[in-house]
Formats: sequence, C-alpha cells, structure tokens
Amino acid sequence: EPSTQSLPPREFTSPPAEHALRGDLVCELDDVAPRPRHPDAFRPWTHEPYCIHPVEKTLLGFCTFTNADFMGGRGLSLVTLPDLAQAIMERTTMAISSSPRPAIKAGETIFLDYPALLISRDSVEVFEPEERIRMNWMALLQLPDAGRGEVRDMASDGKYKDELDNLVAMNSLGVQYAGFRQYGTFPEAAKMNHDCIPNTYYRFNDTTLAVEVFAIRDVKPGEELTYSYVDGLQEIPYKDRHRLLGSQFHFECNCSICGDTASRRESNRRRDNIKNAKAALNEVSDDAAQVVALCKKLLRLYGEEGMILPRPLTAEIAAYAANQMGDAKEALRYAKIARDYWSIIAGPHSSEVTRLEELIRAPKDHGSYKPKAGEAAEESMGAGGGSGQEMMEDEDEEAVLDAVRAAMLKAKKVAKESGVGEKEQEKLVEQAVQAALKRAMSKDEL
Ligand SMILES: C[S@@+](CC[C@H](N)C(=O)[O-])C[C@H]1O[C@@H](n2cnc3c(N)ncnc32)[C@H](O)[C@@H]1O
Repeated sequence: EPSTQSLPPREFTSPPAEHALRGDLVCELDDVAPRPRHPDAFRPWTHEPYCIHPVEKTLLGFCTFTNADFMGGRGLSLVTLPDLAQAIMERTTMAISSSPRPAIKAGETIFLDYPALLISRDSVEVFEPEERIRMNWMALLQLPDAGRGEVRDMASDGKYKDELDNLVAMNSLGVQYAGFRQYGTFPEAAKMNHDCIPNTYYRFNDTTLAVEVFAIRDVKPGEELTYSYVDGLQEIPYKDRHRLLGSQFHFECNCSICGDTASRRESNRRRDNIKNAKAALNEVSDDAAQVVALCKKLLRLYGEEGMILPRPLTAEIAAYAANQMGDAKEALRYAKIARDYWSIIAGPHSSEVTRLEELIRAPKDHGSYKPKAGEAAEESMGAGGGSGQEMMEDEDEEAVLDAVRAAMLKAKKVAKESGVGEKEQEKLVEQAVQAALKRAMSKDEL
C-alpha cells in the first residue's frame, strides 16, 4: 500500500476513463482542478491533487500537485510521488509568500540574492558621463534574457537623465568589493520597499557575491519586509528625510513614521531626544556614571522609536563605563545586551560578539574594570595577605616586609586607578598596609 498519510484527505482515485484512454491528450480547461473554496482544504497545495496509479491500486501512485503561491505567485507544480512532494514542500515553505509568511526571528536569514549588475561607484568620478553610461548599458544588454528582463522590470524614475542611472540609483544596495564601493543591483532585494524603521538589514559576502537579507527584529507572519534605502537616518526628522528621499529616490515615504502627521510628530520628538542625548554623551565621555545614565536613556529612546541598529554599540559603551565604575554586575548586564544585538546585526561569530564574550566571561579581569574605592582597599588586602601568607611559610622576617611592600604597591596602583582624590588614596594605601601587616603578623604568631 502506498503511504497515504501525507496525502490530503482524499482517497487515491482512478483517473477518469477518458483521460486514461486518450492517446494524444489535449489539455482542456476542464482538466484543471478548481481552487477549493477553503484555501487550506489541500494545504500545502492550492488545488486538489490529481492522482493516478498505474494498473493496480496496490502500486505507487503519482499526483499533480500545485502551489500557485510559490515564489510570490510565480507558482510551482510537481508531478511526483506524494511523499516526495510533501518533503519538497516542507523544505520550501519559506518561498510561499502570498499565504502568510511564517514568523521570522531576529537574526534569521530571510533570503540570499545575487547581483545582476555590480557597478563601481568610482566610475562616476573617473569617467565622462557618456562613456560611463555606455559601459553601464553594455553591462545590462550583455546579460542573458532572464537577468536582463529582471533588471528592466525594476523602477527607474529619478532625477538623472539616463534611465539606467535612475534604475541603478533606485534599486541598488551599497556593497564593498575588496574595499571598493559598488552599486549592487539585486533583483530580489530590489522588490523590497524602504522603511525609516526597517525590519531587515543585509550583509554582502564578497567571496560568493551573495547578499544576505536578515531580520533585525522578530517579524510577524505576513508582515512586509523592508530595509532602509539610506544609512544613518537615525536622528533625521521627518522634514529632512522627506527632502532626502524625495531628491534621491523620487518618492514620498509612507512608512510607519512618515505616513501621517501624528506619527511624524511623535517620531520627531523622540528623534530630537535621541539627538540631544547623543550630543550630551559626547560631552561627558570622562564621567563614567553619566555615560551609563545617558546610554540607558538612549537605549530607552531607541526602544520607543523601534530603532535596532544603534543599540549594540550604545549598550557596549554602557558596559565599559559601568565596569570602569567598578560595577561589574551592571557591566555584565549591558555586555549581554550588546552581545545579543551584535549577534543579530554582525552575526553570532562576529568579532563584536567575541569581544563582548571576553567581558562577559570575567568582567573584573577585563581591561576596563576599575574597582570601586572601597573595594580597592579590600582587593589590595587580599593580594597583600595572600602573598604574605606564602612568605610566612618560611618564617622569614624579610618576607613579611616583602609582603607588606607588595601590598602597598598594589594598593597604590589600585587607589590611583580608582580615580579618588590624593588624600583618599593615601588613606586606602595606609589601610591596605595595616591589613597586610596584621595578617602577616598573625600568621607569624601562629
Ligand atoms: C526598489 S523599488 C521597491 C519595490 C517596488 N515597490 C516594486 O513594487 O517594485 C522602489 C520603489 O518603491 C516605492 N517605494 C519604496 N519604498 C517606499 C515607501 N516607503 N513609501 C512609498 N513608496 C515606496 C517607490 O515607488 C520607489 O520608487
């Protein structure tokens, strides 16, 4: 018996006699299975599968399976064994885009795309316009029909005289090849609209030439995928964004923070606060406590505005500043936030993640750590006592002095780095020396 488990709830049926008998079958519209009234009736297929089994019911049957939504409505039909069709479809559920796309987790790759055109940005400066435009057109016309067709289907309105210049400006991603900036025209990515608060970002692999579009936050099923056509729109208020997108791309942005006046106003207010907090952060770079407070505020504002990209660096700065204040717990908390966002944006194996992991593993051993004033004394006591104890083992008076001297030197260094005043430093060193001496002496008495 063929496995019917993966089949839609319908029994294998013999083909209608007239089909089986027709030699030179001419397909008529009647042969097309109608789309069922309920869209999920034959899920994942959009049409009732049409199955035949040769000769006997006991033999494996073949069916025609169709998913008309595959690849954004291009459709896919399979004529194959039911189990195989099911397996193929399970693997490619991501490509069915008109049935609600499944939810995507932050950091997840959504698709890979390869460029149809890769045009050096330097060509604009190096060549006369006519020469450059001629080269670009040749690049396009020498593509095979399929690639050329995909490029020619792209939007090409804009401010330039040459249609292809407009097309490239409108549809390209900025990528770098061996350090040289390029306009990369990627047919799939070019289908994505702009959003001033996008839900995806991309990275370019200059070995494979693939651009990887990935989610920077969780994306709900069916939610539109967007990226920002312009980098660094972070603090820019509506009016300036409107002017920029209008002059560069010739469209009026209707994204969530541009669409209506109330949203524009709300977003402008938040962006104003972000701008001010960033300016204040530049002013207070020597004051670790202020740095932490401002980063905390910025992270809150980025959260309210739904901005993801600036978060990891802000959290990372907060982590170092907290550690500098001797607050290893807070440093750890921010370091984890920074690590998690870097993992989404730069990738889980990026140098950014490795850098943060170092701090997370042992905040107090990290170069940024400076113990608090009180802890400075304690630490030096520990160090002095420890080395003193070792020395006491051979009951050598010189060793007691060495231990105390070592404790004093360590305490001086720690007190100086803690940033407290000179008087306070002296007091700390004195305390540490006394503690080390006491420890060494008590050991001696034993
Ligand atoms: C690269 S194409 C994006 C795909 C395009 N929507 C399509 O259907 O082929 C750029 C064009 O999409 C439209 N567009 C993209 N983002 C938009 C936005 N945020 N608001 C309004 N129109 C937008 C503009 O017409 C722009 O010229």
